[in-house]
Amino acid sequence: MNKMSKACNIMRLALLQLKGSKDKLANLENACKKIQEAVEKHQPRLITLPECFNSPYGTKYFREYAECIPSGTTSQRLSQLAKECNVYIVGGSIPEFGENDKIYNTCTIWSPEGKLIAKHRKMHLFDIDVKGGMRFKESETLTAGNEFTIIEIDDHKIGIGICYDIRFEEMARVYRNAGCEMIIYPAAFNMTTGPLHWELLQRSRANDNQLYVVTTSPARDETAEYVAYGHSMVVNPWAKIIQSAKEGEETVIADVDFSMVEQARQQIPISYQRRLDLYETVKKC
Ligand SMILES: NC(=O)CCC(=O)C(=O)O
Repeated sequence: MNKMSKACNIMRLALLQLKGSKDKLANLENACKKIQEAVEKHQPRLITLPECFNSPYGTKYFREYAECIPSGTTSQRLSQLAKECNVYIVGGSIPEFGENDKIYNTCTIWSPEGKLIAKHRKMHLFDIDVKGGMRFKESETLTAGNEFTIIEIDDHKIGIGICYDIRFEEMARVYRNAGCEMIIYPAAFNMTTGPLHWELLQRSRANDNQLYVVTTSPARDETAEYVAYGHSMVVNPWAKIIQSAKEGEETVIADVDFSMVEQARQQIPISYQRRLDLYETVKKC
């Protein structure tokens, strides 16, 4: 029996911080192995994977590694695993072949019946140029998505974003306004912005919106062209880190208590105290 008790509002999560390589099938099989291990050892209700977990993270790789969703190998395998293991899977992200030859950075979400319940295309492309640090331009090969994505598990609404999406507080506010109690961001921060902003952004989004924030990063590989920061984590609605990984390959288990969302919102009632008469509002989803 997977760990979800409605009475006490607890949901067990397993965050898989995975090693990546240039071998797509090996990446996929490693993810599947780690999913099976997590299920055998910990019986999570929901498993999360990293951004671009089946491909190297680099604009020159996205087209080569892209697949159609849900007919591609990665989708088919995640669907099969979700069903076999009777678990929800937030499948990190993969480069997706979309319409008109466009490529998206897309997260697929699978039910315990193996059904694709939603897909989220990264809405904010990672285009930055930090002098002496990280330069990256996802828009060289990717197209941005235009849709918010909310899933519902055991009566709890969960918003989905991908990595750079976390920097946009308006997006998180839309999810909060739509009733979300958690936002999950598959992500791959780097060694320039990770130490500066990774924890700060997660705690900020959690604090602003009084909800859980969950991130899942690839493991750090110092030999890779793009070195991921690691430190996948779960932050609670009081903005406290309740679990976090180090840099290497690791599975993080967290029991999330959704009753804490209401507690935080009642005790510090910022959502009712906003001066929406004085500043602009965020549109509802
Ligand atoms: N993959 C990404 O979107 C990286 C985002 C990032 O590192 C940041 O600083 O923002």
